[in-house]
Amino acid sequence: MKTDAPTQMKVDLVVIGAGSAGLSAAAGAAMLGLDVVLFEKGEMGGDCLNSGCVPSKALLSAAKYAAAARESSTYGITTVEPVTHWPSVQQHIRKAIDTIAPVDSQERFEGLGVTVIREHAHFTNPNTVASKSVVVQARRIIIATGSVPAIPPIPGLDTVDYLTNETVFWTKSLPEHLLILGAGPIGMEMAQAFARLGSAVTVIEMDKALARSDRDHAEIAVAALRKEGVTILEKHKAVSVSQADGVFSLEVEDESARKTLTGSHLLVATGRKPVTDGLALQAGNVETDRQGILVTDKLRSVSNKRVWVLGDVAGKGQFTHLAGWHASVFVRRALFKQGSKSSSLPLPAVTYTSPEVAQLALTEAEARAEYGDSIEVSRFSFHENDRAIAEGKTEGECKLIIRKGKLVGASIVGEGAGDIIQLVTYAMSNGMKVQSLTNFISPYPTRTEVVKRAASAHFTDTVFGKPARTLVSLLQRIP
Ligand SMILES: Cc1cc2nc3c(=O)[nH]c(=O)nc-3n(C[C@H](O)[C@H](O)[C@H](O)COP(=O)(O)OP(=O)(O)OC[C@H]3O[C@@H](n4cnc5c(N)ncnc54)[C@H](O)[C@@H]3O)c2cc1C
Ligand SMILES: NC(=O)c1ccc[n+]([C@@H]2O[C@H](COP(=O)([O-])OP(=O)(O)OC[C@H]3O[C@@H](n4cnc5c(N)ncnc54)[C@H](O)[C@@H]3O)[C@@H](O)[C@H]2O)c1
Repeated sequence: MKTDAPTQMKVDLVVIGAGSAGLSAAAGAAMLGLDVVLFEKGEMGGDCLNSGCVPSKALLSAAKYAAAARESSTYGITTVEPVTHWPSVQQHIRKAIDTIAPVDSQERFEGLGVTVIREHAHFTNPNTVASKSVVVQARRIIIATGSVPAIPPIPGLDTVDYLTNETVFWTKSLPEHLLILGAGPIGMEMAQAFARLGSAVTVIEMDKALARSDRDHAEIAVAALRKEGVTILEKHKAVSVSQADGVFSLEVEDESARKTLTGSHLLVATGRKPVTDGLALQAGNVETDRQGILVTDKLRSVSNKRVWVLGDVAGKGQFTHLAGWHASVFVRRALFKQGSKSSSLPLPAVTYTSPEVAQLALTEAEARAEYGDSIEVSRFSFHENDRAIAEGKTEGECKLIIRKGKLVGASIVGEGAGDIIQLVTYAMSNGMKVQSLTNFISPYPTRTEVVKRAASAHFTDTVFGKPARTLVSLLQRIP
């Protein structure tokens, strides 16, 4: 049988992967007039749209309504216990994905002038990438292949039908009892969402929950989830798993004992690993180590300068906003010859539980480890924020980590923390001093006022101390 020979092409840029990083880079390059070929082996939009941020935030929003119904008697509104209609919740998730999908679609990118090839791509030599139907030689090549769930080597796990972020949103029925391995952002967001919707939820974490967040703030979120009925077992190790008659049995141990937990579903949320399989990186002269591709802070392969590595696969953090920033670094460096790097801007990270846990750059502990006693911490609690009091949601605080008048990090836990931290992110990204966070009129009553109050608290002694009082009394002599 005769097969067609692959089409040969020569272009400015090849992008492998149409997720957050690849799409942003391809769009930027095409809009600046470059010839771009984009390969995608699965769904356009990648993880964030199809099995990550979007479905998880849609699920959390449905769960928020269930929680609001339960809490409403606090506000004088009596409701009955909410009933979850799982297929309708799934419809809400599907609608959110479908509404955003056109922005990431093949049609939109073709409209921008990008050639989109819906096939698996791999290197054939350092400047050429091929798929089933095309062979493309390019001046620059972007690897933006993302990450997939890292599955731990727990005996029995490979024999059971566990869920991951790719399947958890689409179960036939609402899990009766969801066991979750891992209390990172995925584990904690899913734990609260399913618990609020009516599942029993047990989270098994071998270390501490939300270990990358400020410790005090992670504890506040953990306590809030426990109060809502989620069982969180920290410092527990999963020893073995089995499944019989639709029931999962998970043997776990901590320092003192071993026990067996049972559940109707098991979600594995134990971290993610970069996707490099099947790329034939050796043929592309792209060096790797055990962690993945060796990438500089400028997001280039250490061994092949024409190769750029963006998004989750770069191993510098796994966030859509970081993937977007990586695409900006590529456009700035490669196309405008400007000097951006992956680490040029401080990175925010938000876990969208209620309360939200938002982190910017260094935590207090990380800052102390790096700078010792030269840091100062300024806080303001939502217990003293009038809007939080009016809304009956006073859990949480804002912490600014300051060194020589400049921000080195911030942590906020509380309702809306992810939005509130934008203000601090803007100030820190633009090298502003902490004082700048005191020098604006913050609308009252808003939760964001906590930022100004935490910044102002840093100057209390200076503004109201003895020298200031002496100065004011002298100035009063001026008529
Ligand atoms: C449950 C969950 C919730 C999340 N929530 C948030 C959140 O709220 N906020 C946030 O900032 N981040 C969140 N994230 C992280 C976010 O989804 C990722 O950081 C982001 O999607 C990474 O984008 P990317 O472009 O690097 O990779 P991806 O989106 O994974 O895209 C990579 C693409 O490459 C394709 N591909 C791979 N290999 C090949 C090949 N050889 N040939 C062709 N195509 C290939 C894949 O099919 C995929 O479409 C969440 C993740 C999960 C799992
Ligand atoms: N809101 C957000 O921005 C958001 C939401 C979800 C995911 N994400 C991104 O996706 C990434 C992956 O999320 P994740 O939660 O899977 O990973 P993670 O690495 O953040 O957390 C995984 C957790 O699993 C634990 N763990 C690992 N092996 C275990 C085992 N055998 N038994 C018990 N616990 C075990 C780890 O100690 C860790 O606490 C995140 O780091 C984040 O960058 C972001």
